[in-house]
Amino acid sequence: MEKEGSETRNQSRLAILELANMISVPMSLNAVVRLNVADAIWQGGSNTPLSADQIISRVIHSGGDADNLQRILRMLSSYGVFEEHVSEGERKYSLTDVGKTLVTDEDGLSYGPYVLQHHQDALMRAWPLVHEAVVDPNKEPFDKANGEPAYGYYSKQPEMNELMVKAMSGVSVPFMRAMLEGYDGFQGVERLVDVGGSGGDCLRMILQKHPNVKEGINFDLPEVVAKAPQIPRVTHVGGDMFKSIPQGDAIFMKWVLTTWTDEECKQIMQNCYKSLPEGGKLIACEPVLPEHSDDSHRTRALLEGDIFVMTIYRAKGKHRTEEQFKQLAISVGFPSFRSFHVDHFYTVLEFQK
Ligand SMILES: C[S@@+](CC[C@H](N)C(=O)[O-])C[C@H]1O[C@@H](n2cnc3c(N)ncnc32)[C@H](O)[C@@H]1O
Repeated sequence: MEKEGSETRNQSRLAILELANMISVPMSLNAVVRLNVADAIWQGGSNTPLSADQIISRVIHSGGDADNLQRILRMLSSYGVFEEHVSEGERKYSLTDVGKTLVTDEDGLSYGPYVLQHHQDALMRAWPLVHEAVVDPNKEPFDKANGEPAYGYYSKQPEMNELMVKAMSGVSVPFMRAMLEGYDGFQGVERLVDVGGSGGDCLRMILQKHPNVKEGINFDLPEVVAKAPQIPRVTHVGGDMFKSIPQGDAIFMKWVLTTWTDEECKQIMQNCYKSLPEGGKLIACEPVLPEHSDDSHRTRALLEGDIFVMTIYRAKGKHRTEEQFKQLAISVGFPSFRSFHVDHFYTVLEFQK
């Protein structure tokens, strides 16, 4: 042990206090999303630094505690969400590039719903039970806390399903823009199935960019596709990917395999294999873990997401390395595998039959 009072000992104690108090960060982020602070500051692109008082007058129309809002903004500034401008004793806040991800764009999308989706009451009830995933991995903390697995629970709560679809759109649309710039695997595809396609945003964007794709099938749970909007050339099909998957020349899947165990992934991939013709492709976009751990934003976002999956979806669902995905694909019969790194969070994994 380092000597009492030494710099190392002091820094270590600060580090553990920071970690122990860290719940303040996502919960304050949740608060600024609920209060719509990012849109209030952005105001069509002006991003003029505003005091907490000025922000309050734009987001709460009767009263509100500016001092408490300032405490939240100040703390989030230290995490790079806002920039703090101090002049003559007054603190004002503008959005950093990180903060700008919370601004609602012209399509009504932002990363805000993703923040809210992660902090709904049912999910929050699961978090104190993370250790239970170690003690007994047969049932995930979400199930222990709420009495049933996440997707079954969402299906009975229309507002949770709606928020899930909005959260997915907010994150998926920017990724899809990057993917469609850097990946050309949709050439020659005429009928494309999106498994777990949620509201159909990914298909809409693929079809807009690739007119050769004549028909898109957006396949998701019946209660999810029931609410999906009409999209030209897209048919919404409700079903269960564990039973069967509609046929297509290629199957697209984004952020689906991650939430399931190895055995469940094999079942989904086997059903994809059966629905593809010889030479057909399964194109899966998933968060892919690096082999080595480090403290970069990328590695942390991926490792934190891994614990989220363990807590909410499946105690043995997980973020995987490229090699683990490759082994799963080989085990169900896909002979060929390629990966494309077009985004920092998702990797495009292409398995050809
Ligand atoms: C993490 S979301 C990803 C949504 C979308 N692909 C995206 O990235 O924006 C996973 C999706 O899988 C769907 N899903 C879950 N279980 C399913 C099942 N058994 N059959 C079909 N879809 C399912 C969910 O409803 C949800 O839309």
